[in-house]
Amino acid sequence: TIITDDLSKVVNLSFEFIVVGGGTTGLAAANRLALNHSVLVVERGQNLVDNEVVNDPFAFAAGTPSPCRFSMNSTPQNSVDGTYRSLPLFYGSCLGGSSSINGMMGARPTFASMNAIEALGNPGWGWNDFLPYMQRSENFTPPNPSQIEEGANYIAAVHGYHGPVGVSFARPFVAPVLQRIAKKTTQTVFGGEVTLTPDMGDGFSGGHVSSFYYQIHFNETLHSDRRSSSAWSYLYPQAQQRTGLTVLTAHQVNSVLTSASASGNIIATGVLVEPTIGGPVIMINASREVVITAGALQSPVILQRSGIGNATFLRTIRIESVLDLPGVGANLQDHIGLYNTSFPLAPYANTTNVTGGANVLAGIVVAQPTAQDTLGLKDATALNILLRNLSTEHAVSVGGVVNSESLATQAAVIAEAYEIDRMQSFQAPLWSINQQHIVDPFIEIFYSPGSVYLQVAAHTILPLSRGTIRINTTDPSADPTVDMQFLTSEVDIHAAVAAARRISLIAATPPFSELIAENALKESGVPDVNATEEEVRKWVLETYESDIHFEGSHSMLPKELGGVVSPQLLVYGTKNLRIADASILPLSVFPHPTLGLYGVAEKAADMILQTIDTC
Ligand SMILES: Cc1cc2nc3c(=O)[nH]c(=O)nc-3n(C[C@H](O)[C@H](O)[C@H](O)COP(=O)(O)OP(=O)(O)OC[C@H]3O[C@@H](n4cnc5c(N)ncnc54)[C@H](O)[C@@H]3O)c2cc1C
Repeated sequence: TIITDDLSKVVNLSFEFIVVGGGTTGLAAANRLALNHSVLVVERGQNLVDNEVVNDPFAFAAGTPSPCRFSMNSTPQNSVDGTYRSLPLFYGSCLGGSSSINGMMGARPTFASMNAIEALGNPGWGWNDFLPYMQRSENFTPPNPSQIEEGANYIAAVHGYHGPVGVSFARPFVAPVLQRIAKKTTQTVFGGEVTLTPDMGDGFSGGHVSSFYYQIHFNETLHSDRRSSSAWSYLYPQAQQRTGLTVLTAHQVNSVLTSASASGNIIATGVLVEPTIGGPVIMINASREVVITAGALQSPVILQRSGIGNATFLRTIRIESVLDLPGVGANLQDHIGLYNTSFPLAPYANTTNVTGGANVLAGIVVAQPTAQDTLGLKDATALNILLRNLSTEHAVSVGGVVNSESLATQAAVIAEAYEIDRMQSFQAPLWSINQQHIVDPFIEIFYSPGSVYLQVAAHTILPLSRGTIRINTTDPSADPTVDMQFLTSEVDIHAAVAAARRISLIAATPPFSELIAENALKESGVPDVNATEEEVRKWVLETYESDIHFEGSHSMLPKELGGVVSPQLLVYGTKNLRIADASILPLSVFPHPTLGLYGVAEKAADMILQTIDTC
């Protein structure tokens, strides 16, 4: 493998594939393609291989500023009483992309949610087909006996053991007393409906609570935990070296070069590359395919600059249309997070078994209650009706979806996922112990220890608000306009309000309430357990944040519903332009995206290689 920021070392080489963006999915896909082919990865950020802040998994929670971390602002978003506020949207920009700065929480999608993706017209993307790709990427370290004793657990059959991405429980196991107490309190608060799961990644986690595992691996040489970013998984290790792979850092792709084929399909012939700090623009050719993996915030920018997108809009900024695809930059979504939820610690609770000591990791215990667990039967039924008769007017008017049918279809499959337990017409895998939980979770609650507080955060999982990403100039150094449209769907507000209510209930319920100071709930600002609907709604709108899980801006959907890529991840109307990052997900089914995204990259590489073999 060649890793260089020197363009002169690259210009005279020839490449079959160009992968745009050396982030989470980009390096994974490139590694697989480069086994037998020549591949160039172009990454806008730097190679931070020796950077301690990037490599140390505990630096993230300590809040140490990372040289790989960047942000841009969303347009002003929905806030309280008709006001608006701008929210920072974070992303990673160095080798490894966002996997080099993220919280490393290792969650997977569920059986119900992947089947919802398939039901949107995407054969081959259901849970049973998708699980092997997540396993292919994974190198799972089972918990050791002492970790098991302290509450870690796993189901051997659902994991992969020979892939490059390290997935493990932290050593030592973080804050075991808090873990126990968090699980117990969650179960009490959800009336026993949220059960202890042996493994959060079994696909059936709706209604469950367990300890989190992380994208961390144990470095034998250093004898310490290290972040298992995509760079440390698919690029740097000796076993991952590929003679066919060249990685150009500190250079950005401005646009994709295209030509028209005799059949009328567009052919991607290469890319225009420029040093990230500015400089001469160079053309680099790809003889087979261009694969875009610049992340859900940036990939649509590259397509729009290449004339691929909504032709009417592109004309307004004087870009000639190459392909009229109105879905480019639309269907953008993110979970919303409630993180303003830190409760001051009771003085006597200040032990490493509760606070985690130096080894603080975010989200040590995770709970994924279903809609029924969270809302109760009556309100869950009302939610179902709301979903099946969803008002789509707003989303269409702001361009979040290309037409009403697109959002209505998405809402219908979400409704099915929430109530799939009533229609068990499938063969459950052997490890599925409790079939009544074959239903998608509605919200996620997770506990993070701190030295002076304990946080009980929550986020929504399948939002219905839909935003847009648009460039507003042809200048490649300019950020796009990102309008997330957060909490513009009533369904999302219901979910967030329900999550906020459960957070305050947890703070008021023993044994968790005994770990925090007497006035902790009041001091935190989280609405009291007896707060009115209006008060909770106001607090949610005042305090919610982006969950930095951007997905969907080039959705894999039928073209008439605003789809941009086919189930083979080919951009509609092109012969050889693919997208393989978080932007292809039509629904935000990955509660924490990374492990699912490695599955997307593995599947993308597999489909590309199969196409070549059959040519
Ligand atoms: C702070 C933070 C915390 C998170 N916590 C978690 C967590 O705990 N668990 C979890 O599972 N997920 C988490 N996520 C989300 C997860 O990391 C992302 O969803 C995922 O990494 C996105 O992968 P991607 O391949 O789509 O994009 P990225 O990994 O962001 O990769 C995109 C790459 O493309 C490059 N690029 C962009 N534009 C260009 C261009 N024009 N030319 C060349 N290169 C370009 C970027 O520099 C970047 O390296 C978190 C994210 C953030 C930001």
